[in-house]
Amino acid sequence: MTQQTPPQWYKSAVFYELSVRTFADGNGDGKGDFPGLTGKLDYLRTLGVDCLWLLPFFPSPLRDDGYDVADYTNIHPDLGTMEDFQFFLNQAHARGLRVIADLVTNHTSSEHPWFQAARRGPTLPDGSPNEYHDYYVWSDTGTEYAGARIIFTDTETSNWTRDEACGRFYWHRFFSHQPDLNFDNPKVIEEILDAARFWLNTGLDGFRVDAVPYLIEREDTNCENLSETHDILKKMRRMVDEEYPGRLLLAEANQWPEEVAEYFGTEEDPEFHMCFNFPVMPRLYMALKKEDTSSIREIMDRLPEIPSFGQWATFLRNHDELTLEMVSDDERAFMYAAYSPDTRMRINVGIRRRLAPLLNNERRRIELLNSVLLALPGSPILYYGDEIGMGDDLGLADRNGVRTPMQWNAGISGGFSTSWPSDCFFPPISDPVYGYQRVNVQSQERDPGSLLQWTSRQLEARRQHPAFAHGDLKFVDTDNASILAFTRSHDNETLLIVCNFAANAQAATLDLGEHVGRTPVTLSGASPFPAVGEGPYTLMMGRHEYYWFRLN
Ligand SMILES: OC[C@H]1O[C@H](O[C@H]2O[C@H](CO)[C@@H](O)[C@H](O)[C@H]2O)[C@H](O)[C@@H](O)[C@@H]1O
Ligand SMILES: [Ca+2]
Repeated sequence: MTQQTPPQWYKSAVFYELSVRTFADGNGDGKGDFPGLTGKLDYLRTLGVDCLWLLPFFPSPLRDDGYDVADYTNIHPDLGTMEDFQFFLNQAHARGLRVIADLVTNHTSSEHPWFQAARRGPTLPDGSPNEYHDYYVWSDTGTEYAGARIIFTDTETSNWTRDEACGRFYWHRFFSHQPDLNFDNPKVIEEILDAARFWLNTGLDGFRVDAVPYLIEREDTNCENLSETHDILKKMRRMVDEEYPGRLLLAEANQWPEEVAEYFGTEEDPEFHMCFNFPVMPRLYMALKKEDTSSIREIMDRLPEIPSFGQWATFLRNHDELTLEMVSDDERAFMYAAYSPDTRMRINVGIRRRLAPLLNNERRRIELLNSVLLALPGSPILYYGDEIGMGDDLGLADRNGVRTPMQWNAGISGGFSTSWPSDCFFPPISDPVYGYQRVNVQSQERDPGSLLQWTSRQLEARRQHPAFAHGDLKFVDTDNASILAFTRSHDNETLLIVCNFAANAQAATLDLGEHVGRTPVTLSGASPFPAVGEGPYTLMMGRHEYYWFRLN
């Protein structure tokens, strides 16, 4: 498939993030698997997404939902075999769907054979050097790199843990069972590049590369975004461009605009094709609660120019908490108060809830944020289940409450598995509001007014208008901070997007001086609005209403 593929396919793609383990169970053991996922490819095609992002599916003790990798070049036995994976990938490609996977570069599981070998110390009993010891970052005192923050603040008190077998401390930016790899060791870089090659050889379309800012540590720094880290990532990009042209690298760098933009590299020395736009995400929610969109505009204006091959990845929710790392202390306090009334909803530096519950299960709010997500510059990434308005389970530990089984129908275990709910990997949600009996794919497929069908129609509208994927962004001045208005222009087309973030009807005047004489026509229904004249353009908008116009 990648042979005939336009090299920048990712710029017009809509992505869909899912966990094989909780999407569909093909053999009835209560755990999702590749055969189950293969059976759902037609659903995904009909929904209208273009590329699947699979959460880690490798052998793992699953103490961090698979981000603790114990073998980079195999499939977790619960999820199927390599043959199942290859069949799935071929079937996805046959339907025009691309597939990317997580590449967890920064660390391994402590159960990885490399770490088990490393624990034997720098020297083996026969006096020879233990090459695996140097695969990880060690210290005799555990006092180095004191400038590095702790990321999993709820569970970890230090980035160093003493290994009793070895008698030395090892470095970890995440859980203590996730020792950081030593990227100052060229062998480690080669191991990770070889793991990437292994999957790219299957025809995989690329990677979402996990936790990229933390590869290298240096004294007297915060050990994030170091130039040596960028050098390694550029090497990865060169390997991909030379050996697998057309495949994608997407960076997970949860950083401020100036730092995250560095992960694109330059035209001459490229790094990632795509980077998540972490800074804009919490501001979409904040704008909704404050009924003030100025922070969205400010942060978008703060994004540096990116190279011509680059594309942002936008998202509302993912498998982690709604991270509040990229906001000020005051904004974080506001977000916690606004969106996590129950302290069980808080974890680390964020909020562990799904999209629908965050938005009070209000359809107009859900549509509004999705309409902004699909219209802002970047390729949108939908999180599985959000297209039907799934809820979360606060009773599950860590971030697992937002990782419950996909709800396919009202049958046993929501159609996820033929197993009894209590035998499923996580129990399917069954409460009266968000339970599978009420919220499921099958019923929404039969309901033309459902969120599922609305989402599918929006994706189709987006596909029909390349300005969404490729257009320049220009904010339109308004006299009402609740109204976010912007244009996206590409070739001969200009789209005008207007969104009311207030919970009441609003009037706004827009400065459309650049477009005098043109007529806004709605994309859905093709209704013409009054032509733009010389003076301000007045619009009345219902609560949480949005318009997608084409300026004719
Ligand atoms: O592999 C460790 C973790 O890596 C990713 O973490 C990211 O999520 C954190 C919040 O859960 C975030 O604060 C951090 O900046 C990110 O790197 C991955 O998405 C996690 O699931 C994983 O635990
Ligand atoms: Ca199974």
